[in-house]
Amino acid sequence: MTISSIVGNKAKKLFTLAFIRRDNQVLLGLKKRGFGVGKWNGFGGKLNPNETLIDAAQRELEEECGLRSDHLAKMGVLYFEFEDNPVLMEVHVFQTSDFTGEVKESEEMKPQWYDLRDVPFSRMWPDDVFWWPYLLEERKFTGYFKYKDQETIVDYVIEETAAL
Ligand SMILES: Nc1nc2c([nH]c(=O)n2[C@H]2C[C@H](O)[C@@H](COP(=O)(O)OP(=O)(O)OP(=O)(O)O)O2)c(=O)[nH]1
Repeated sequence: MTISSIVGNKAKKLFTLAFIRRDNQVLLGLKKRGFGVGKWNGFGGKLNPNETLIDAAQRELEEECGLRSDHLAKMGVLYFEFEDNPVLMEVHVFQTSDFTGEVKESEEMKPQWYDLRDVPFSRMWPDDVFWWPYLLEERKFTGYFKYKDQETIVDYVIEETAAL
């Protein structure tokens, strides 16, 4: 099954997710509240009304870790389906090493630089280990993950994508 045939006609809600790279490191944030609390992740969230994806990605990045970037590159799209929710999450993943500002802890996230060899997958969403290799190699990807609960993936598909 292709991802577009799985997700095509289902209702979706948009989210952003941005990763900041520096040399052989990535900036992750420990989520301090809400959905995904206690997990390390990139920075992002829901779109505000009338906001574009890129505007939301920039705003959430600055709100959550204090950094700004006009150079977020779209790397992937992830679809998450939870068994008890008819609305899929559609998460647009961005990455850059071109940023300004100082890293700052926020109410939502505690940021920390990680060496790329020490990315803490056991304390991240369980799907991340499947698509991080694409992100690291700068290969664009689309992913679909069906979750039974927040720790259990029951089905998934990943496709390398030429254009997003
Ligand atoms: N790496 C990864 N990120 C995920 C997964 N699922 C998921 O929602 N995310 C990301 C997408 C968003 O960046 C973030 C969820 O958004 P959020 O609930 O924090 O949104 P928000 O900042 O607008 O929240 P709030 O202010 O209303 O509390 O988590 C996943 O499985 N893996």
